[in-house]
Amino acid sequence: MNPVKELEKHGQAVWLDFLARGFIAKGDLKQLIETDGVKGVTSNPAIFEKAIGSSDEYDAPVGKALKRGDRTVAELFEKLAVEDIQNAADVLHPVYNRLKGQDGFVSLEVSPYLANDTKGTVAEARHLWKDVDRKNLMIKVPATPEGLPAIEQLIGEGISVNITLLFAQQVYREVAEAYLAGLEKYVAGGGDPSHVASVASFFVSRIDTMVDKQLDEKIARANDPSEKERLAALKGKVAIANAKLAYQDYKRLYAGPRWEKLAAKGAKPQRLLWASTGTKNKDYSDVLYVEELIGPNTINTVPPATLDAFRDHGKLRDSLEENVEEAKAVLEELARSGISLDAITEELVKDGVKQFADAADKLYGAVASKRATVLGNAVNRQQLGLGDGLGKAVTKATEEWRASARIRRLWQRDKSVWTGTDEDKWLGWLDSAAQADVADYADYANKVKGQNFSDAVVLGMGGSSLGPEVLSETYARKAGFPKLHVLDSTDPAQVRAMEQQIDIANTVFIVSSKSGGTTEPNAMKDYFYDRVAKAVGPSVRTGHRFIAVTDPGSSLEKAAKKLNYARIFHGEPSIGGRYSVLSPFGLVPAATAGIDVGSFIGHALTMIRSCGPDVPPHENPGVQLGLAMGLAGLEGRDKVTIFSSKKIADFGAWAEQLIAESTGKEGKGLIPIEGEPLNDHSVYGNDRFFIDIRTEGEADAVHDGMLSALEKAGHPVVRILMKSIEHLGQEFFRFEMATAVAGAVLGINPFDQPDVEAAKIKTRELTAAFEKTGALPPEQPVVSTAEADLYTDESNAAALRAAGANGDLGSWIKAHLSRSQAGDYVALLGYIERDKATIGALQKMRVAVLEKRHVATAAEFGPRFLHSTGQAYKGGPDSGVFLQITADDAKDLPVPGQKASFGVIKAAQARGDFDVLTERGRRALRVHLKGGLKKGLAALNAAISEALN
Ligand SMILES: O=C(CO)[C@@H](O)[C@H](O)[C@H](O)[C@H](O)COP(=O)(O)O
Ligand SMILES: O=C[C@H](O)COP(=O)(O)O
Repeated sequence: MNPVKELEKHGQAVWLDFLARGFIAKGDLKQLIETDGVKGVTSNPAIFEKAIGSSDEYDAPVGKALKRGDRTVAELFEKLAVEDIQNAADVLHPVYNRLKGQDGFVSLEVSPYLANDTKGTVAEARHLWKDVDRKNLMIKVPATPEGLPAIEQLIGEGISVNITLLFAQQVYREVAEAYLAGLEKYVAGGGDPSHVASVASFFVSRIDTMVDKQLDEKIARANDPSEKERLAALKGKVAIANAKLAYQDYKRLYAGPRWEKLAAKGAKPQRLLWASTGTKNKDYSDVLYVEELIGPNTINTVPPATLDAFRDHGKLRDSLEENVEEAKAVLEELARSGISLDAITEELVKDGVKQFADAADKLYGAVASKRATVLGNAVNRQQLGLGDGLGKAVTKATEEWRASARIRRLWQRDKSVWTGTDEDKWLGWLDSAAQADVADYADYANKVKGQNFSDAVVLGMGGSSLGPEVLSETYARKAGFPKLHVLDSTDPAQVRAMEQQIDIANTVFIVSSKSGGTTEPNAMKDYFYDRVAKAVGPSVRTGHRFIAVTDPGSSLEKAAKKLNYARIFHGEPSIGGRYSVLSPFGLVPAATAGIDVGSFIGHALTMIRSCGPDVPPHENPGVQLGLAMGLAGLEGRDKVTIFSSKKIADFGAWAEQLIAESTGKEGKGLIPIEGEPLNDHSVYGNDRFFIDIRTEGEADAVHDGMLSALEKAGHPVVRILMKSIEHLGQEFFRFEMATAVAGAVLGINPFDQPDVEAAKIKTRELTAAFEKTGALPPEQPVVSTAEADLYTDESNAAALRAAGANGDLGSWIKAHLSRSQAGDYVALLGYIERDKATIGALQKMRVAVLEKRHVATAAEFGPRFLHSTGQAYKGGPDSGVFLQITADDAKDLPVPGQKASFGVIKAAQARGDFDVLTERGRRALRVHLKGGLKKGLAALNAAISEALN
């Protein structure tokens, strides 16, 4: 006699609380059906976690699924789960048939992340029901307050439901009510209820575990031996008593006129299913929760070990209806002892949801890691060398992020991930790539190709220009498409240089401005419109060489319409400029240059999936990088130093604006250091966090040796290896996610830029004054030398004089540079033409400062940095020592339709910027070079060298 099989004689069905791919494939389930009379299977996130997470039997199926195209971790898991559930359902199908649909079911649970989301639960249940597509399926829904309405809704749609995480008798009555009401709706809508099945999974052993713990505490505290005995007698009794009383409710609920009406139509009662029936307390019988709960029309779903134990030594009797009065007494006694079963069951539901969510985190982590293994280098690799201290901090934060579901909340646009201000309104970048209209870009690109343009010039600033700049500098020119250029300057020489580089009559201009109101793109657009009109004639033809990328309703859109621009692409208002590269602000220039947007986006999506809401923080590359950057910043390693390899040399300029503008505010933040050549480890202070990014095949032994030396010296080093430049989009997203995460760690809003606005306002005031008076307000140098006029405010001047600044340039530079201390950075801010020679000149100066003063350095060009690092310089930590460099323009350039020329605008921008820096009490000195730029820079370089020696 097999006791398991004998259970059916007592009217109880045994289901198996277990599932795994090989177990079904090898015929083990079939065997149990045959030998033990098993009549169903239940699964839950913990079961799948065990199956998938701790075996390699899912590796091949994951590989197979990904061969047909990448998918999210959630989709991948779902595919595996659906296949397993279908296989189990098919093995159970003969049972289902033989018992005429009365049994033979397999259960699949909705995501535990949806336990408090009615709508989400209903949607997922419908979709799983459809995907599994088996009559003998039940969808598991938890008996949470939000789960209950979902149950009624689903039953009302004819979907069979297994209600899980059910602990309390009262909730059981509500579950039954939901079932009855759902059935009534279904019948009223013409449905045949005989196809609908449901079970109420009443959890057992967990109740004893929690009650016993409280009893033990009371026993330990009790003085009276008889009291101790009374309490001890309750141990291991409460769960069974609770279940027995629920069964009495079951009998009552499925009798009487309301039920009879449904039964007459073919409805089946919702059976009670005993779940959590593996014994947890070793002092109790290992078949306790089977032997004591045997009764008709019930199910016991048991884990394999309990099944084996019962088969071996289970004893059968109709126990469920024995001693019902005694069961009541047990619960009364418990209440008298001051232990609230209601409180315990309420706690158990919450705890159950958490346990399943924890299991799902592990499960998704395991699937994410299998996906990453299969994808290999299709996802750019990232290696974090963080050292002990930072490494531990990141591990701790990773767990905190997991436990508080932060990555899911981030994707759900929950502003409480940050400061709770308005961050939820700025998260459009999360799905801008997925929403890109690839076909439209392809069509547009074809049209561009058809026009045989020689050049394409993006006119924009910061977020609207730096992404396109990376594209233009990374990708070789595509055959048949124009060469892509970017202009982001008001420097007259630079504007002129761009004009000279292109064939003006054969160029398409992309005017890019999210707001439409930014000074620089407006001046540039007016200038080039005028130049094109002069070159090609009538205005309609002129307009046709212009394209606008701007947010809907902006002033740029209006102007573009008026001037018959060839096309207006709308930006998405919920994406800030610096997060906009995977939206039209990056994709329109990409398509114009003949970059295959479909493939570019395709690669990016792989990283986006890797950083998805379903990828727990530990496996999530964007979260890992962000936690490391943010926590390093909190430890004082706030100089995020980026080394970009030759092939992707410009990437750092984009990352710099993203990190600086997002995090540098309220006196906090990260200061990106970009373009500073890798040096000997001895020149770096302990304020650094290094990121090295390169493509495969760019190995450089010397560089690697120096990086390893940095790591050995205790600096955190992150290494990112891109498969090829085609995978650039992945880095755009990784860094966006990392920056958003770092912002959360730093406790700031990473989506505003209050201090950029401050400089813009100052500049506007100055240009308005110019428009009125024809001159910028006069200013007085603090000293005038043969090489330069020096400007600063009183307090900086006093400090510099006290540090030895006198009548010559060298003394001022020396005094100024000597203000930089460990943890500071020196930023050279040149409002001069940006070209190879000037970049080289500033680089030389910064390297000298780095090597002599061992502080981080930046070499920036105005006005472009105003839309980038300018935010952090003014709003971030007060650790900057700023040397602004200006010079007279050899030749100015008028802006059509306004008094202020490019030279005047640039001068106003430099002054506006400087004023805000000094107003904020920053250490700043402005050097206005004399005698031509080349000579002036040489003199400044000499002064810096002298000052440093
Ligand atoms: O809910 C059902 C069946 O409907 C079960 O799969 C249920 O989740 C399991 O029995 C329990 O999670 C197992 O709990 P436990 O033995 O870990 O306490
Ligand atoms: O980073 C953004 C720049 O400030 C430019 O803004 P915009 O796109 O509104 O012109």
